[in-house]
Amino acid sequence: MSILLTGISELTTNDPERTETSGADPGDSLLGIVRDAALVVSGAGPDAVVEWVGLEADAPAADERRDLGGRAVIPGFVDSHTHLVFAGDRSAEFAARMTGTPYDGGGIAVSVAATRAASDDELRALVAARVAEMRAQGTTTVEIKSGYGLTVDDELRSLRIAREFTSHTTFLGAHVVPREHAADRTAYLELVIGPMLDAVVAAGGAALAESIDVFCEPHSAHAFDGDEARAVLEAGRAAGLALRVHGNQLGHGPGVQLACELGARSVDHCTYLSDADVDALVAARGTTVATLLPGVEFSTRSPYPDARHLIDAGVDVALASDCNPGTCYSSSMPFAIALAVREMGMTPAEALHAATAVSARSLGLDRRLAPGQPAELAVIDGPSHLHLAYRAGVPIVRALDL
Ligand SMILES: N=CN[C@@H](CCC(=O)O)C(=O)O
Ligand SMILES: [Zn+2]
Repeated sequence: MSILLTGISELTTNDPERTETSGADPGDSLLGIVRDAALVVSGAGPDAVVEWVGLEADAPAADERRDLGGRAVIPGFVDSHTHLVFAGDRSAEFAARMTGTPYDGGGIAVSVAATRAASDDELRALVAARVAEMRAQGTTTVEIKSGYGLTVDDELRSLRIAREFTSHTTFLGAHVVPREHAADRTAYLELVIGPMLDAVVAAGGAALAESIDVFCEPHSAHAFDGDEARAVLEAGRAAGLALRVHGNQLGHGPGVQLACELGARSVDHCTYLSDADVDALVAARGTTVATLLPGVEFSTRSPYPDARHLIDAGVDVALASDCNPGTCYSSSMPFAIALAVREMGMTPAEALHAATAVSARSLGLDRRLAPGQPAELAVIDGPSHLHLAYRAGVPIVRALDL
């Protein structure tokens, strides 16, 4: 069964080979834009595959034809940094921040208590609702971290539930030191890199996590310093997991350079960067992506990272939502794109590329729309990708059901 999608005013392929109708906009070549395009897909649901891409005038026949009425089509967003497995409510903490209380990671304990107290079915329903909310806003691929369990059983449970929704799961036992271990953080670290990690990679004969992550933040008493983060990452790497790092969120620190040194797939936040951090990211180009999470700066009233400087220096920059109950309870990639354009100096094309092609790369994925690739598509109620930031806050983009 094949479907011919027509009436596409602008198709973003993320394929630099696609230059059929590229015009004066420098974003055209970055995004591999084809105007007046068509697409043939075969299969259905998550198994749908792109068969053909090109100008509508050249389109082959297919079993079915669907006219998109002059809308723009983009690759589905890849949200490469989320914490969707949590229960409880921290809206009061957000309200306090809006009147000046700084974020320090202490509120994570509130989510840990609520998550531990929730049943499997409650957690599953919460994650399902959040994933559906994302899909309704154009996200077709999501990474999900654990990190609100912080016992062997609770971390395994979070990862098992996350695995029901995505293969891109990340073990974040090293999110913070839980309250019951506050007097002996070394014992907790040993638990994370010993029995907890062993259980994650051995569970059911197949690892429950694709990656390991650590909140490396010397400015938070709850998170981990550079030596502790190195121990977590080296243990994860030895266990066969890819590496991800929460780094340089609350102040300058060792996270970014550590991630680059160890070949992490991504270092996320990157809010406070020294020249040496930027140099390390430039040198790590092609291996380590800097994932910016502007919803966090919005929701914590913090300064935004300088994306313009990073891109001009040659750093691979991705965008993600960081949907979590503390620093950003927004699941919206269009919101992240609008903030990136308005507040961080990214062009609309750079922001879309960062939210699809580059975030995909940080998960080891290729998010080009080309023959043989998964047909993970989103459609915009507007003629071009410019509308994503131009119409900020308006629900104009959604995943395309095939
Ligand atoms: N900074 C660490 N972890 C999350 C926040 C978690 C929370 O506050 O619940 C983040 O990515 O910002
Ligand atoms: Zn995070």
